[in-house]
Amino acid sequence: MTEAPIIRVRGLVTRFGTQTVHDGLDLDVRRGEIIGIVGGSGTGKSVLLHTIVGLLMPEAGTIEVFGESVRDTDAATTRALRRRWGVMFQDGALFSSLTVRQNVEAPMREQLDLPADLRETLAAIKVRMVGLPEAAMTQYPAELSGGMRKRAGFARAIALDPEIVFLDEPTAGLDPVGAAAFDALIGQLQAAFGLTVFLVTHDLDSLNAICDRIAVLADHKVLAVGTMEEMLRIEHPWVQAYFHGPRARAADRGTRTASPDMAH
Ligand SMILES: Nc1ncnc2c1ncn2[C@@H]1O[C@H](COP(=O)(O)OP(=O)(O)OP(=O)(O)O)[C@@H](O)[C@H]1O
Repeated sequence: MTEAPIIRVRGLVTRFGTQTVHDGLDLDVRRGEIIGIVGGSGTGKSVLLHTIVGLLMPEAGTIEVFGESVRDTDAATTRALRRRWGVMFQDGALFSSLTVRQNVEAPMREQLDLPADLRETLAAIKVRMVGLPEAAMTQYPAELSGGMRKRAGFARAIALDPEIVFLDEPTAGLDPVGAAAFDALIGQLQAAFGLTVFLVTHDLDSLNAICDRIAVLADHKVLAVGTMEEMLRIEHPWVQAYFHGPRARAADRGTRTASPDMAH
């Protein structure tokens, strides 16, 4: 028996005014996988992420996470669902007036009734887990490098020990060494905690290095979903250009030896 998908999207329609972003989009995400969401600029990857986590309301369609509808639920159910996932937004979205530790504590304050010292200890563990130095704990976002800010955003996304993390272009703007280190971090945390990772990315290295499956957004839908090998066989012009272009060949040379098992 196959396990029910942890995220199930059916017939999603999203519009802004007269602009249609998604039109009948379907997607299943399996528990414990790292799924890379790719597609040309403006195809609606971030909008899809925001819609799944309930920040945008679609015009039509069903979205179930953990078997529960994300739409049409009461506030208590929504709150309970939100406790079970973490989100790292594209720009990090850290609170600039809070230190790194306070940023990581923020979801705990909102969702858990914990004594302050325990919250601080848990936040410190998360900060360590993402590879930030102890000194970063008391620093403000503006005092950090871009790569450190990304790690702080990741620490906040895992603050509540989520089952799913949604990451919106986590390696954008990082140098190749920093991006590879961030990929390794995602892979390690996924392996250690069995996280499901919904990864919006343009980064072919990330796709090669850590993603179990890839979903391609094109023509307002998920055009295809499968392993990298399956992507390479798809005839669609954007898919061909993306997966067979010069950057794809460079990424392939760079990471082939480090590729994980892509069989599932
Ligand atoms: N709040 C909004 N109001 C109006 N239009 C929006 C809003 N959010 C997104 N859009 C539009 O929806 C489309 C999809 O945007 P989205 O950010 O999801 O694209 P994307 O695939 O993530 O692109 P990129 O790879 O460039 O980040 C774009 O045309 C964008 O302008």
